[in-house]
Amino acid sequence: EEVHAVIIVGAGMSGISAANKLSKAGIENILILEATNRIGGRIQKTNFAGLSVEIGASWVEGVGGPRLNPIWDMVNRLKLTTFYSNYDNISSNAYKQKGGLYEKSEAQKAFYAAQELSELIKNVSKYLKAHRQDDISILASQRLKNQVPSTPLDMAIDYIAYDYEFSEPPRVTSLKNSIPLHTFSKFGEDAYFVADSKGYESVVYFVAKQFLTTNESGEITDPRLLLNKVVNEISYSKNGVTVQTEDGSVYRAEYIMVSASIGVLQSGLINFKPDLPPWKILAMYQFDMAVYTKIFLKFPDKFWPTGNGTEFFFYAHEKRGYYTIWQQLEEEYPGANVLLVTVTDDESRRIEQQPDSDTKAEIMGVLRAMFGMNISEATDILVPRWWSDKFYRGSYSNWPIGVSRLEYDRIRAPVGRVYFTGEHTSEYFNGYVHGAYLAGVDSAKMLIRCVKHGDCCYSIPPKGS
Ligand SMILES: Cc1cc2nc3c(=O)[nH]c(=O)nc-3n(C[C@H](O)[C@H](O)[C@H](O)COP(=O)(O)OP(=O)(O)OC[C@H]3O[C@@H](n4cnc5c(N)ncnc54)[C@H](O)[C@@H]3O)c2cc1C
Repeated sequence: EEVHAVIIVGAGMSGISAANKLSKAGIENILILEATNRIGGRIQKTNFAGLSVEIGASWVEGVGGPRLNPIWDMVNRLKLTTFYSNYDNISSNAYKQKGGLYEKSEAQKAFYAAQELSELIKNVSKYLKAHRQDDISILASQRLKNQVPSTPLDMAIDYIAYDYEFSEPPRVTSLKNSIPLHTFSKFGEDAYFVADSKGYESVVYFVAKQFLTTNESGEITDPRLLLNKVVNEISYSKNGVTVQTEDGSVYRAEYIMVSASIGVLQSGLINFKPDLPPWKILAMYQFDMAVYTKIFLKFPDKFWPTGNGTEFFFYAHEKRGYYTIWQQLEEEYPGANVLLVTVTDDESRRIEQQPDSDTKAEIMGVLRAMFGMNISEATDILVPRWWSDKFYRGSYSNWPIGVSRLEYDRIRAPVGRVYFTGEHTSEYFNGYVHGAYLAGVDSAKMLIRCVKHGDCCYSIPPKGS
């Protein structure tokens, strides 16, 4: 019976990136087991009313800074069509709960105040780090400055600054580990929206095709990638690893690398034998899997403003995060009359549990408030359900208050022959596509050190470092 050098669980960006790195280091006897019928994981395009839209990651975030984001490099090599996301004019597009735009000066004033507050809390974060103080939440730091956003307008602006990025509210998100964000300070502040029929997932294929064989039409035919293989048990000992999949197959290997999301790890879909040690379980359960939902809508005509400076608009409701942030996709899909509205966290979970017709009715209510009673009804709606999907259980990880770097490093640390990767293990970029890619490289390096040099110790930096 074949014993593979390494089994990789999951063929998202991190699993494929790890496998590529291992192959390049000469560890080629690998086997990738992927639960779904495709590679790409949370980078996924789908057909919506005849258009190719991204239901998972859309943006290359972190562009234009001191270091080149490796994903931006791939996107450019692949010549994927991207659109610079310009939020500069968003204060002109602020809609009141009952309708009508806020006065530009009023909205601008609120944005300036929010910007000032964000600078203040950056300093709080710096101070806490410099003085090795305990972490606090973003909300606590706002309270420290006596400036908690509470009007619908201020809450909407706050939502755009934090929830729209982290998918959890400032009450939950760690200040020290999220502000400033490494993605922006290392790779740059710019973000580009991918809208290309080839799909953002092309970046995963780009990496996969560096080591997996393909046929003449470019399809991956390599027997080392098995799709529709749901891993449900991993038995490990000091001698090796045995993996069972839902269809009853059994695979053996020297080592295993698990790339399933932190949400999947928390869900118990994969049974570890013996149980993972308490330090590992605790670290895994303390981290958060956040939910971010991109709802696409198509209309028979356009009733919203288009042209320069109109791409992003927002709705300020007394209920924080109630269909707050909108994007009109006229540039991306000319003439298609498509809007994208994003919800997160509790709203995402609520919406996932109700029929799409209810969601559509709520959204039409919001649009009528913004644009009047005579607007046309949406003909199509797409509501992705990442949280309900047992292979994801959310959209990406968010660093909650109370998790130290020491505990975070434990999420990535191997347990004997079981290695871990995934965006949630990325040293500095958890939550992002580039985080998944770089985490794959880093976890593979760790395993290569062990396999090739017998250096299998993983040292966790001391507490407080
Ligand atoms: C809605 C949404 C919006 C996002 N927006 C952005 C964005 O704009 N920019 C950005 O940079 N990032 C964004 N992200 C985050 C980004 O997509 C992820 O960080 C990244 O794709 C994660 O890659 P991964 O390899 O860590 O995990 P995954 O892509 O989840 O890969 C893990 C793989 O493991 C498989 N798997 C799970 N369980 C099993 C099992 N038991 N057996 C076998 N296989 C299993 C899964 O099917 C999956 O293919 C977004 C994500 C979502 C969902």
